[in-house]
Amino acid sequence: MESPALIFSQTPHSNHALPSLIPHLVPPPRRSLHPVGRFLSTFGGHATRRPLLIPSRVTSNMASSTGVDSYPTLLEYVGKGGADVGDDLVVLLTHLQYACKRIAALVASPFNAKLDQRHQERGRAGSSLSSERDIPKPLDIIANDIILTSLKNSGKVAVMASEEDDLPVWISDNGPFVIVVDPLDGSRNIDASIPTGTIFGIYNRLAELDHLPVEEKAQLNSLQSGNRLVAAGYVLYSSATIICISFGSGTHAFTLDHSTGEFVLTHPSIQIPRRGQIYSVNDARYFDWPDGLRRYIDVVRQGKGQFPKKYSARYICSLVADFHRTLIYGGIVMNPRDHLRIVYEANPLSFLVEHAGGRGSDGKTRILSMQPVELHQRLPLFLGSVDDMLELESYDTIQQKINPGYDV
Ligand SMILES: O=P(O)(O)OC[C@H]1O[C@](O)(COP(=O)(O)O)[C@@H](O)[C@@H]1O
Repeated sequence: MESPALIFSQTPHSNHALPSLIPHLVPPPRRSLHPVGRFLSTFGGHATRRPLLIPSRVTSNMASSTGVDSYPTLLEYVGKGGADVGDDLVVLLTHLQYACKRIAALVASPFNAKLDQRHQERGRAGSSLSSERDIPKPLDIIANDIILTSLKNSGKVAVMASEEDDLPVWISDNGPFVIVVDPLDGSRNIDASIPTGTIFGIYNRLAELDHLPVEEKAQLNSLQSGNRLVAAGYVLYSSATIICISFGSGTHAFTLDHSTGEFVLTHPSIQIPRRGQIYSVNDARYFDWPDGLRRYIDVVRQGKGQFPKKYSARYICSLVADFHRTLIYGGIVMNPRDHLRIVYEANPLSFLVEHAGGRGSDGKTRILSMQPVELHQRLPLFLGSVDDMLELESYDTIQQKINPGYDV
């Protein structure tokens, strides 16, 4: 029987019934300020504009156990004495953050080059994929396995949909959560030690679908609209390993302290500046761009936009790194062609940027209000400071329709 919580619609793109008009999550109540929160709020530099909202339970527990100058760890932050996100989610995060520590060690390993060489030779010999760019790197596959194993061990996940897999993997009938993940974004630059990242989104399992066949409920659970996210985050593997996460009330970043092996809260309540002075895009594609996008970039780099300063360009070509910098310094990170995926990349990052006071769109529509119809559906993606985003979107034609596929 159809649940009253869901209204199903058939779309021309899919044979599956899709849940739509799903109610927004109610954010958890705001917490009171604590003096340690005010102290920590200075640590995030100019990215942190708001005082930290840490419940005093967290900081008083820390004071007694680890000393007043300690920062809360991720697990202290989410646990009962802290933000109290619920036992199931704490268990899940315990496993997920462990997986990401393993991936951090993996991407920094001196033995990756050999692994990669052997894999490329095998890939070239047996692959039907059109370009070398499309061959998954061994580290993508290993990262995917690490995450899947952790999620299985957590006992808290019903289904995992990964950017690396064609279909979602059903893990357990009783798992309360659904995870969507891009295990290792940016890996194609990894031989040059460019930063990479893991992106994830967490939804509740839709109990209304429990009666459906496994493949169908796996698919539909994974196709939830971004406005139903319970939490989302990314892990940046760079000069520091940073997990940035939101549970729907602020966006917070925790940095891996290698001396203790713990992620500690370093960037509480991140607020993206309303306006930045940086745009981030692969501008070798300039001649494939539509007129509106060309004009916008031409205008802001001459300092003739709404903000009368010349903008700078920054583009690492690794989404998590480009996004993280944008969150901290402001501006826009964009990929105007249908390349990035709504489920694995656009939704989680839009959730994070919105909870940091920014905006995420496909150039026309707010990402989180969209209903994905296919797991690997791609779209143009624009994320960033509110004022920059509104100015860019006022140019109208900013989505790149010519998308020939590129070799590098
Ligand atoms: O080639 P483009 O359009 O600059 O795309 C670069 C983007 O592609 C990504 O590498 C992801 O693409 P893949 O999933 O194919 O690796 C992002 O990290 C990066 O932002």
